Amino acid sequence: MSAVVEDVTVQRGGRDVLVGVSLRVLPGQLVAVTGASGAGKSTLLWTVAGLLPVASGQISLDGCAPAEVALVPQDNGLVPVLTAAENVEVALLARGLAAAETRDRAGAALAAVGLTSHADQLVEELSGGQQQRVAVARGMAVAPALLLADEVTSELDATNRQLVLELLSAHARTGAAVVFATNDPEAADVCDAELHIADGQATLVRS
Ligand SMILES: Nc1ncnc2c1ncn2[C@@H]1O[C@H](COP(=O)(O)OP(=O)(O)OP(=O)(O)O)[C@@H](O)[C@H]1O
Repeated sequence: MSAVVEDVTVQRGGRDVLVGVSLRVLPGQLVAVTGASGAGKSTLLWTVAGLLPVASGQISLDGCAPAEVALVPQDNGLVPVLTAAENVEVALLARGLAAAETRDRAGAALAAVGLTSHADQLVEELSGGQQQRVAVARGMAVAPALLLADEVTSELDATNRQLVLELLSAHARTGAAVVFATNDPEAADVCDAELHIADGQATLVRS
């Protein structure tokens, strides 16, 4: 699927945060969204996910059902009193998978982020970086056609950052559209294209 953002303006707290932003993410493409803190990266991802309204402009997800979109939020969005595996399984159960399959897929997703030995640990007992990797595992496990990953490498060491970037790239290569908000120029460099947001305006600096 492709995600098309056309001339979108988004208001928060009574002011324009994004003004006339356009972006096209094709199947198989990994696009970075960069910009300083407060520039509007999360706002763009939440808007594409349908969680914030547009004041003007439009977003089309090319026939993609809401269940095919996954947002990995900046604050990870995990349930702290569930285990890592349970957090992933809940997302799969919510998408209608059978219980046995959810266990297998959750196990595979946690293995992909190097957390097999922490699968049965409560999320509240995991480090910030481990929690971030559980959130990535949960987002990837549902095999979304559109993956919106918000600052999902910000708390990772170099090795795990590389691992997660490779997972995002690999997911795009399956034909998914992947949008990755990041403050990290090196992480943005590995993406296929980069949309930079400043003063509410977005510019495609690399495509
Ligand atoms: N719930 C809210 N109500 C009102 N304004 C908000 C709200 N959330 C964010 N904003 C404002 O929207 C603007 C963009 O915020 P956003 O979180 O999208 O930025 P960001 O680029 O993701 O920042 P960061 O890199 O710090 O996560 C900021 O000026 C922020 O103050």
